[in-house]
Amino acid sequence: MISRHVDRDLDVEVRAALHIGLYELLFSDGTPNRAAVASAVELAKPNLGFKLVNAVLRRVIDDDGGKLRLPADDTPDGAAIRHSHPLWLVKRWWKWLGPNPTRALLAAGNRPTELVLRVNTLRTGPLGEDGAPAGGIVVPGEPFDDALPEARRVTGGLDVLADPGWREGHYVAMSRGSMRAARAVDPQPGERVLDLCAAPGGKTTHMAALMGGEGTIVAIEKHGGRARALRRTCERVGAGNVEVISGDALEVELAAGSFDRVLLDAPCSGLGTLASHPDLRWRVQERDLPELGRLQGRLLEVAQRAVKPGGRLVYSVCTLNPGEERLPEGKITRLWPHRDGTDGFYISAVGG
Ligand SMILES: C[S@@+](CC[C@H](N)C(=O)[O-])C[C@H]1O[C@@H](n2cnc3c(N)ncnc32)[C@H](O)[C@@H]1O
Repeated sequence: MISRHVDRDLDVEVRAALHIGLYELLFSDGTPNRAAVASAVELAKPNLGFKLVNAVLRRVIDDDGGKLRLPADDTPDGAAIRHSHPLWLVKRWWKWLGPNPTRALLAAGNRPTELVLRVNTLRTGPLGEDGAPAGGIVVPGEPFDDALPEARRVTGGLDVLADPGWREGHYVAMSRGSMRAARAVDPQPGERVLDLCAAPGGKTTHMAALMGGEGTIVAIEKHGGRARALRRTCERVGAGNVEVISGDALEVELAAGSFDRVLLDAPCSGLGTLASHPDLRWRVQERDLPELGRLQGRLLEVAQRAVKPGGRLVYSVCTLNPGEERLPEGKITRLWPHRDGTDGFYISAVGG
């Protein structure tokens, strides 16, 4: 809409003020048009571009009645604008999935995601027959997914960090897709498990809980700050059987065939998580995808060497991009935001 009225480059603060003004005009029913224009003009000041902000917003009101005119989503170009996703991504999904699933996926990317907690049985003790922790500890939310008895859906929001239950490690906030990946590993008490790309540790700590804290999880994380945060998370949730290694999984020495189970939750483009990371769609660059694919391939070789013969190997990515899918011979689980209401995931499990 801006480019219909302006044909020159705008200072960033002028463009930002226009974005906010347009948002208020077009989407925010409660704001009178005059107030939307006045506040956007104030935002742009002292940049002299405030005059242009005033002019453009008034033109939008005069020409379009302050109403949004969006193209139909019957072509990738129209859908990209209508659903506010980058065109390269819409084209890829369109080709891969077809028009209807793509439109549904794009719409899901603009809806708030569900807030889901995982009951941390390492702190709460086991779940009773009614699904609640048998020891009487109360965790916010309701059980809602038969495949994941530990999952709780919270409606109406929750200030997790201000909640003593969070500090005491009674639960971990993580998506159901992540829980499905940890469960696909199916780690057993007493086993030796490798988690190659571990931070922030939702899946590491979930696996620790599934193992009842018995056995060992070697959790590797390349980024020092994230590895330190992972250690703190493990302490908070009582995952005493996790050994965090701060290092590059491509370089850490791992004895071949020394793990019963290996999880490679690989760094990925994250295109399954666009609803929970609204800025991500504009940060992922199509040109970065091949390099990411190569890294995933190299990490998978490390994972394949580390798992013992007949052991289980799980490859997971929270993206929706065939170029990042690996281990096609495994048992494959796919989660779709528009179908399953959780982050999009590809999970493949072999062996075990
Ligand atoms: C998808 S995230 C993992 C999420 C994690 N498994 C969880 O459930 O919370 C990928 C992680 O891999 C880390 N990473 C990227 N390259 C790595 C490498 N070569 N070795 C180890 N970790 C790496 C990133 O820093 C990031 O924390």
